[in-house]
Amino acid sequence: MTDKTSIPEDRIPVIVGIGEIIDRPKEITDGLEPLDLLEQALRRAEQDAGAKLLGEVQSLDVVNFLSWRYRDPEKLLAQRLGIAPAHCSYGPVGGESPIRYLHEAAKRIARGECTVAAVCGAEAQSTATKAERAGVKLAWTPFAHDVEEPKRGAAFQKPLAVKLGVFRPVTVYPFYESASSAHWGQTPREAMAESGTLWSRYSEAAAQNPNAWLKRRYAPDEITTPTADNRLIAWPYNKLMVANPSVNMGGALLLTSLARARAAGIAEDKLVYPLGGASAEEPRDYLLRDQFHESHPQNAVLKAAMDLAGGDGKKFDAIELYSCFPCVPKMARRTLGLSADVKPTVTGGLTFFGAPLNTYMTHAACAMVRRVRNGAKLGLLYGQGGFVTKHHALVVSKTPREALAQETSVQAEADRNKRAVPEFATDVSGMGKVESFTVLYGRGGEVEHGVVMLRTEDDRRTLGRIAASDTATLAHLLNMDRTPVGSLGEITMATDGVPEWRVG
Ligand SMILES: CC(=O)SCCNC(=O)CCNC(=O)[C@H](O)C(C)(C)COP(=O)(O)OP(=O)(O)OC[C@H]1O[C@@H](n2cnc3c(N)ncnc32)[C@H](O)[C@@H]1OP(=O)(O)O
Repeated sequence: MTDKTSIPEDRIPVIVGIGEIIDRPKEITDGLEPLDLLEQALRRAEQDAGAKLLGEVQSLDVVNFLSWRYRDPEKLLAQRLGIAPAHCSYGPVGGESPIRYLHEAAKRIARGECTVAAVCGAEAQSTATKAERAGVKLAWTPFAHDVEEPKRGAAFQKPLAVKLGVFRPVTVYPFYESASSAHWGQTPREAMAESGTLWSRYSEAAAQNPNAWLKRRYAPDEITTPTADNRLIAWPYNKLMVANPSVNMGGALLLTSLARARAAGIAEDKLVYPLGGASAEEPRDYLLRDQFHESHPQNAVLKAAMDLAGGDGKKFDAIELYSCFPCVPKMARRTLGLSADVKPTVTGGLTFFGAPLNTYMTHAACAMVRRVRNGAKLGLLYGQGGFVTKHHALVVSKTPREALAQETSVQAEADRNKRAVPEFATDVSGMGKVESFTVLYGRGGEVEHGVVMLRTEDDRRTLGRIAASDTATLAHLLNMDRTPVGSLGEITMATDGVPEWRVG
């Protein structure tokens, strides 16, 4: 480790301020709009830093938000703050993006391009949904109907995936859940138990976080048992196993150089140092993946983060593993070499803390800063976006090291590990072997239909439907003691042009 004095202090980036706001209005019409939440979070971050830095922000990144639409929200925010940052950006959709922005802001400071940077994000989905359901008009900045809706993962999927309903995160992640647990030799019951225990641990952290939406511990059984309030969504997920976007929150972080922080008189024990990180991604069409039991970019990114911890994941004494769905931290903790008793979060997770869409990791970074200020030495922030698509990790520390690396993509490493991708076929017949599967449920808990991802006899990939009336095949898929992954059945083309699959 290099002595920190060997790097000029004006090139050492530090996180100096964090701000969060959670909005639970009594009346829907009192709900704050995202722009208000952004501004308040930033003002709180400045207050937390204890130095007047907002006016000096030269790099402003606003995380994409989906609950309301503005034309150029980053410019509206800058206007409200009375600043004109040289770098003023509103990013594309992606749950990893707050980590990417923090990392890029730190790099900008390390290059000497700016001295003060801000990263912020906000959502007001709870208020927006409640207002829409109640037909109430909100006195917010008028919705920018003339601005195009940002492209989400669903826009990049194959027509057959869309037709079968497996084009949203909540119905695609189950493919990773079932394939990974089968690969690890778990029965579905064991896999479910691991998810319940892990998720319960996320809820424990949320219970301790004053900014969480659901502030109580949920027992593993409570999470994994379907009830009227915890309805089945897409097998194996109940509502309490998936991200909760119905929240109103804002979060912000302020970064500066060590030199500026010292000049501003910010206390040393407030300073948290980004040490480095890594990024990589998959194609957005998830059916172009080689397999579903691991993610090569996730592995590459986490291994690079581990390298910053001397090659040992156990060196991190504070960890945030992205948690839109259980398979993400389940795969991540294995790559990090951590056992099932891992403490996967400092925040509370996207179910219990809440999932303000792309900006959960802004809050995770705030929680991580608190944790490091309170004594943790080495923290890992791992964010993910899309359908296990985009990955970014950032390592933070109580003490600085050598100059921040500028080239941090590990895409080549991720791509090197990728095996052949099977051709995708839509007109298929013969026997099909299950690569993974899910079952989709309606609001009342009734099965809508099942979906299997299959390999054909000539090793092409396809998707097959299981009709709700095919109870034998559904029972085969939902057997808790034996995974259906790897099992064979017959594919026939239904009259609507969709492949159907029947076990046996
Ligand atoms: C890379 C990535 O991050 S991918 C992740 C992207 N995000 C997702 O996929 C989100 C997945 N989750 C969802 O879509 C939703 O949670 C759903 C559809 C499962 C349920 O949402 P809704 O149908 O609106 O919920 P419903 O109408 O039943 O109930 C709303 C209430 O439940 C709460 N709620 C909604 N979802 C959840 C959840 N997953 N866990 C706990 N509580 C929830 C809401 O806060 C709301 O509470 P309130 O009445 O106290 O305000």
